[in-house]
Amino acid sequence: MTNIIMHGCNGKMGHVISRLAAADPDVRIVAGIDPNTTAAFGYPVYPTPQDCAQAGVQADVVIDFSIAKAVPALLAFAAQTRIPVVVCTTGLDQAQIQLVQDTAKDTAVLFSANMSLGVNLLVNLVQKAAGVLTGAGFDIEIVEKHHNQKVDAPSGTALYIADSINQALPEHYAYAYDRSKERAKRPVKEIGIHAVRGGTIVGEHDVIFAGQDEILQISHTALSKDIFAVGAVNAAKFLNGKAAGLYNMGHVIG
Ligand SMILES: NC(=O)c1ccc[n+]([C@@H]2O[C@H](COP(=O)([O-])OP(=O)(O)OC[C@H]3O[C@@H](n4cnc5c(N)ncnc54)[C@H](O)[C@@H]3O)[C@@H](O)[C@H]2O)c1
Ligand SMILES: O=C(O)C1=N[C@H](C(=O)O)CCC1
Repeated sequence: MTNIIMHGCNGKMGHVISRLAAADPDVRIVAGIDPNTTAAFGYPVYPTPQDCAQAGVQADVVIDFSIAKAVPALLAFAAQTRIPVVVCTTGLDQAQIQLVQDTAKDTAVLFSANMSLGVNLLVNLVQKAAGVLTGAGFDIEIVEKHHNQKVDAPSGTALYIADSINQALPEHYAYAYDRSKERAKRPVKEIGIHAVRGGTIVGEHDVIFAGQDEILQISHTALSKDIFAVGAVNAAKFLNGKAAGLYNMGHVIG
C-alpha cells in the first residue's frame, strides 16, 4: 500500500488522480493540500503543507499537480519530513528547478513535465532522430497545443523535449519562442518552440524535422488526462521507500 498526500487536490489533475486512486487497491490518498479546502473525495484537505504536518498526517509519497509558486513550500515540507515527492507541476523557473534538485539530496524526488508513457518514449525517438537529421541539415521545430485554462507557455513537455534533444547533440541549439521581432533567416542551431491554446485540447506535441525536400514529424496526442494520472500514481508507487535522489519517468518505465 502506498499512502499519498495529493498536493493541488482540487485542481483538474488532483480530481483525476483522486478518482483513479479510489479504484486502485494499492494506493490510498490520506490527505490533500489545496487553498480550496473542499473535501470532495472523503480525505481531509489542508490549505498548506504546514497545516498538513501539524495535523500529523503520515504518508509514503506526495504527488504534486499545483502551480509553480506553490512548489517551494512543498519541497521544504518534503525535505523536512523526508517524504518522497512526485513533482508534476510545470512552469517552474530556474530557482525553483534548483530547489527541486537541492531537495533530492534530502529525500527522493521524481520530477517530470510529462507523466505519460507515450511522451517519454517520444523523447527517446526524437533524440535518435535529432542525432541523425541535424547532421544532414534538418531544422527542428516543436509545436504544442493545450486547453485554454493552461497558465504556462510553452508547455513543460515542449521544454523537456527541447532539453532532451540538446542533451543528444554535440552542440547547443538555442530556443526561439517568437520570431516576430527579427527580420532574419532562421539560424541553423535553433529549436523553434510554439504554443497554441484553445478549448479543451488535452495536450499535443509535434516535433518537426524539416530538411531538403523531406519532413519527419514525431507526434504525441493525449486523449485524456488519465494518462498523466496513471503515470503519476505509478511514479508514487515506484518512489515509496526509495533513497534520496533525483528520479525521472525513465526510472519508472525502465
Ligand atoms: N507532468 C504532467 O504530466 C502534467 C500533466 C498535466 C498537468 N501538469 C501540470 O500540473 C499543474 C496543475 O495542472 P491542473 O490542470 O490540475 O491545474 P488546475 O489549475 O486545475 O489545478 C491547480 C490546483 O492547485 C491548487 N493550488 C493553488 N495554489 C496552491 C498552493 N499554494 N498549494 C497547493 N495547491 C495549490 C489550485 O487551487 C488548484 O486546485 C500545471 O502546472 C500543469 O501544467 C503536468
Ligand atoms: O494540461 C496541462 O497543463 C499539461 N501540462 C503539462 C505540460 O506543460 O507539458 C503536460 C501536458 C498537460
